[in-house]
Amino acid sequence: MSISTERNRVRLGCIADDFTGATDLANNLVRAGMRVVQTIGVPGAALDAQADAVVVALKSRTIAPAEAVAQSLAALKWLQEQGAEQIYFKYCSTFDSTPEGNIGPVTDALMQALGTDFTVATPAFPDNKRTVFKGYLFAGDVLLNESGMQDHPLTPMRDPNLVRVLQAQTQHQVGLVDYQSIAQGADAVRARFAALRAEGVGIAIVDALANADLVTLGQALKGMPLVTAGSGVAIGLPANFGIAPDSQAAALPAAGGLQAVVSGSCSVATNRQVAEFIATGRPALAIDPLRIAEGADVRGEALAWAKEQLANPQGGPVLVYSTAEPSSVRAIQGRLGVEKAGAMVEETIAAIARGLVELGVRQLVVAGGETSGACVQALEIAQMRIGAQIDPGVPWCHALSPAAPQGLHITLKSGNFGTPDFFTKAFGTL
Ligand SMILES: Nc1ncnc2c1ncn2[C@@H]1O[C@H](COP(=O)(O)OP(=O)(O)O)[C@@H](O)[C@H]1O
Ligand SMILES: O=C(O)[C@@H](O)C(=O)COP(=O)(O)O
Repeated sequence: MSISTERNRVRLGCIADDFTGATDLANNLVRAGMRVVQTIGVPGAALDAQADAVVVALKSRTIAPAEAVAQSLAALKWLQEQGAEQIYFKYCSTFDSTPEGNIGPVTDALMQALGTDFTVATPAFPDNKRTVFKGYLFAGDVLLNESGMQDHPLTPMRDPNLVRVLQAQTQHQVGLVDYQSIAQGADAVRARFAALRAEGVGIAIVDALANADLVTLGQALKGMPLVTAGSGVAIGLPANFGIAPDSQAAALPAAGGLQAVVSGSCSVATNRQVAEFIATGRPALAIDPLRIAEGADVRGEALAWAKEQLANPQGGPVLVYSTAEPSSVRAIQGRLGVEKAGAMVEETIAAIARGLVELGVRQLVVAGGETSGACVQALEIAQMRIGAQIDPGVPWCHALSPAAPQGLHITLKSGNFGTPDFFTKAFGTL
């Protein structure tokens, strides 16, 4: 039975292609006043909570395009059954995808299922220094392909021109709404949409340099059946549904228990965060992917080490990481293959995360999108409540798990988000 009544109507139905990205989007919606539920995968039953928006978190960024399409369409169907009025496909603010997709194929499939011939695409997220100018994506002060993303273990991004990147992945013609239209306000943006549509463009990359641009874009997106974007565009949408910021939207239960960090992200920001954590003298243990491949009991060793560290009153937080510099990642991938290395490390870190929670960890930081997907699945978490933001794009969340029946606090940190002291600062904000 659907509960999409007048009293509890899901306004925005969101499909996120990874789990850190899902909490990032939920965080921006909560900050703009929406009550948000994040589900892990497509739920088997109707929503049983009051929510203005639901974010269905998929782990579909790097799987085969046909499988990503199938999962996204299943998410769409469930969201429509909950009454969602507008659909938001969330991908990474660095537009992470392989040459085959999945941003293009999933967008095409959602457009077809929704019967729409036009949508937008913009990863702009100025709060995290992702800006789009003339269709080129900048991360901080440099173009995407100079930002470290050219060395990503799974989705190396070597072309900063989003029109070109997306055109290679989609059946639709890709166009551009550039900064000049945005600067002229929502009516000009709508006029540009109409002009592009008349030219046969199906997907428009949209420039945005600042939050004000996303607010303008948000107004122009009112009533559009499908929006595809990073999390930034979310700041401009709640107002279209008459929703305003609300300080209570991010309340979570009180935190307790032991503290730990697990990191499988090899992104530039995470490398810095691991180095900074180690420099504080706190306990940190590196995981060696080659030992996993040799069949060593890496999980068992890590948990025995963590148990000893956590027994020490000054022991926590502890850090277990596979985070490494690009040259070392390339060497591991050369020996094991890209997919096998990724999957093996994810599986081991996820088993360690589960073990840490079984040891009493109730405040857990996970770094890395794919890594977070694996950890949340290993913890058998079905749904998450979104709390206060630690850094832009990274909120604390609260979730139930069979390993923590009363619940645990967990944060899923995107690879390139967070200040260098994130792994210690996060615990101070609970
Ligand atoms: N030392 C390593 N060598 C090779 N691959 C690794 C190593 N450490 C982690 N990985 C893999 O790299 C990928 C990192 O992706 P992800 O977790 O999404 O991080 P990010 O959020 O930084 O993109 C995962 O598949 C992970 O298992
Ligand atoms: O939009 C973003 O940058 C993040 O929400 C995100 O999706 C990050 O993915 P990972 O870098 O794989 O954690």
